[in-house]
Amino acid sequence: MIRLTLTQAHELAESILLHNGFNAAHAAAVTATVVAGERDGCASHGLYRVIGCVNSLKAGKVSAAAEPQVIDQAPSIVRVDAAGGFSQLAFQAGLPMLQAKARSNGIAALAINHCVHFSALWVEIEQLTEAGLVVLACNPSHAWVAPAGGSQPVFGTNPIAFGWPRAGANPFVFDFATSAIARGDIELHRRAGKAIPEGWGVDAQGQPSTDPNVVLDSGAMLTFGGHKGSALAAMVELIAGPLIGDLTSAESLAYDAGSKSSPYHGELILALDPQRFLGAGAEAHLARAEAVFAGIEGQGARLPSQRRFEARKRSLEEGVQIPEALYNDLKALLN
Ligand SMILES: NC(=O)C1=CN([C@@H]2O[C@H](COP(=O)(O)OP(=O)(O)OC[C@H]3O[C@@H](n4cnc5c(N)ncnc54)[C@H](OP(=O)(O)O)[C@@H]3O)[C@@H](O)[C@H]2O)C=CC1
Ligand SMILES: O=C(O)C1=NCCCC1
Repeated sequence: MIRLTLTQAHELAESILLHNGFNAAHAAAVTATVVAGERDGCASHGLYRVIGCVNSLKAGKVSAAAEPQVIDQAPSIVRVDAAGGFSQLAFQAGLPMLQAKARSNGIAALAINHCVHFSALWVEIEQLTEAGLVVLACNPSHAWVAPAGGSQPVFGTNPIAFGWPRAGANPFVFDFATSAIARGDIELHRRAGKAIPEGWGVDAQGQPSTDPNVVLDSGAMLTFGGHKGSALAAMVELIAGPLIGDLTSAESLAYDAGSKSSPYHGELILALDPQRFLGAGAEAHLARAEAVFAGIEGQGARLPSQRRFEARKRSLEEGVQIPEALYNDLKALLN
């Protein structure tokens, strides 16, 4: 393993993105999310993703200098046209108007369109919980996941993330794929030459497989929680696809045309302002919500994101460690 300080990790990612042609704004925005992923112990959406960014650019599937256009679509809806660039800059562009609309209306949506998307959603969620807002976000990806009861890919790995601000504590945040596991995790198993657990995927005949090559290249991934994950994955296809005028995971995969680039689609982010819902009662009701967290932690169970926040604390002190093979692959992108 190679140890990097967070500054070194930042410099490595940003220099690769700039060297390969991304403009400064995109390089900075993408670097912030992949370094945050590595820092928080989310290797599947950490520095490893820089390789995919460069591959997507070389394949002509992402714009290196797209300028997101913010559109005031409706009293409670902001739309950002990412113009074929990565989603990070589009999110940044739409964030101020989303917050302002959530504050004045109590609820608001940000629809990001035409973005190339590969990031973990909690990075965005935390920017809204820091502003005291409750938030829900989701997006499709490429069609790699079979519906419950089937064996042919229809859904993307379609993450759903939720955030709840907490006074004096880390926010309550969960962020997971509606597949049994993120595809990035299976890709990391493949890179490490490791089998995957049963339940993550099937072969082309729909039979269980623990071979990452089979599941990634010819089989299908599975949803989490059987028909429940399957229904949630379908919901994500609908509300972050046709509802916002953007591609489904099947359409994104067709657009990819075998280039193995990051998916190209939209993202939906909903922000709710407790102050507007509750007025003078906000503080008391938010205090009552704390009993839910106490009920979980009081019996020794952990909150989602707790592992991540602990990893963050450690990384801020000790830096991060990445496999030597990944480090070498990243350095090779500077040649
Ligand atoms: N951009 C995209 O299109 C896609 C992005 N992704 C990203 O991949 C990432 C990983 O997703 P996935 O593979 O499903 O991750 P996991 O299956 O690891 O689940 C992640 C969530 O569950 C929490 N969690 C895990 N174990 C426990 C536990 N024992 N008790 C309580 N909470 C727990 C995690 O918290 P903690 O982090 O603290 O462990 C985290 O909030 C996400 O950030 C997602 O956004 C996934 C699919 C597509
Ligand atoms: O890990 C995943 O699953 C994905 N991550 C980024 C974009 C495609 C899906």
